[in-house]
Amino acid sequence: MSTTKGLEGIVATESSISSIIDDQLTYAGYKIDDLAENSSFEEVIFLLWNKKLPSQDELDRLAEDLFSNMELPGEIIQHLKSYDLSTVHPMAALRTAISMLGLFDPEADEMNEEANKRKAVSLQAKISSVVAAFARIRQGKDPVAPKQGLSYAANFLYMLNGKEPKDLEVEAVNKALVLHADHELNASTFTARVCVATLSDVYSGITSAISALKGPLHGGANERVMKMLTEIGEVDNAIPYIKKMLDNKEKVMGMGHRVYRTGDPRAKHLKKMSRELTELTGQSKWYDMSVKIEEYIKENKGLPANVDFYSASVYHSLGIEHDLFTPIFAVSRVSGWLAHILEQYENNRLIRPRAEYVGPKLQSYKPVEER
Ligand SMILES: CC(=O)SCCNC(=O)CCNC(=O)[C@H](O)C(C)(C)COP(=O)(O)OP(=O)(O)OC[C@H]1O[C@@H](n2cnc3c(N)ncnc32)[C@H](O)[C@@H]1OP(=O)(O)O
Ligand SMILES: O=C([O-])CC(=O)C(=O)O
Repeated sequence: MSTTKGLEGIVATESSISSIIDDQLTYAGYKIDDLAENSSFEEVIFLLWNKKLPSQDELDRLAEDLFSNMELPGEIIQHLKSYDLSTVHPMAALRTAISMLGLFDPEADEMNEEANKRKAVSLQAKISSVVAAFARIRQGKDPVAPKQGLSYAANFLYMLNGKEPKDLEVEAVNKALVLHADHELNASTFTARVCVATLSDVYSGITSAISALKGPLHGGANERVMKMLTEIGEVDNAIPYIKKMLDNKEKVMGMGHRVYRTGDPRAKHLKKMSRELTELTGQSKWYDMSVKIEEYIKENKGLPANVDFYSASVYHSLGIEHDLFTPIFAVSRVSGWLAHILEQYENNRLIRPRAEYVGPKLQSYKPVEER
């Protein structure tokens, strides 16, 4: 047996949801650049779940279904109010709340396709309500109910801030949601597929995926990028700070990728948004600092910026609290996780690789009193 550390380059499943070929990302064959420039997040959800773009009727129906499923069971709100949110990471709260939602769904363990699709709509709808409710309760405010007629992105901001967002804010969040929605067999998606390949339920699959996304080598990187930028503080400090990190063999968050070699095609969209939004809000230093870091890492390590790098300054300039960055990633990526879970069920086989054993061989057992 030979091992491939981190399963690099191993093709573990077939999928028709998204692809990365020659550093080009597509969702069901549609280029990410076209989707980022033109589509709503609702269109992308439909695309990932149905492998085709929706007609206007189909889109309206999905938007209505999402809206009518956004309300959370009162018990989830009570639960969020029951512990000290100042000491709890929102990703931990989200992981628990999503798992808990399964307890209020009488169909949680139903395995037929229709029930699973209903669960998909319900989870996609409720995840943004959970993140917004967490943020508001933490600030000592009441959760805000979604407003009919607003898009998914607009409703998220509305539930978060309690006021209707500006068009530019909605555009930025919509684009971020489109860009983060799916990414082939990344760690959290693989986790979801491994989980449901045991024929466990959709809530378990999504709870596992959130757990994997939380880590700093994956979705958790975006929050760390902003922590790093904040510590750097001023543009002139950027290079000495990063040089020291590299000298200490520390990883620079938001840089590098397992699959992309020339660059992450999502990063340029976020970079553009970061430039525009930081300029508009008088905070250009975050963008300028990020560009310096990106260029330095490219030159010295040959590594590209990934999706997490510029999303940090985008969310920061929208006034979003830094520990909500990864939960927002989850709000988007749940669409991809759900697509992969449904695809896994359609053509399932248990996922069970092997490990090469490198421990001691055939030791003789001694009773405890002889050790
Ligand atoms: C949505 C997402 O999940 S995108 C990724 C988000 N994660 C991050 O931004 C965290 C920072 N980046 C990383 O840790 C990595 O680049 C990963 C996890 C994304 C990919 O990792 P891998 O493909 O396993 O690469 P690996 O960690 O083996 O690194 C290979 C080499 O590049 C270096 N390297 C990789 N990323 C970085 C980085 N961000 N900063 C500095 N050095 C790096 C490693 O130190 C290693 O160097 P060495 O060979 O001299 O030891
Ligand atoms: O694909 C990966 O390994 C990580 C990533 O960029 C993502 O999940 O969006």
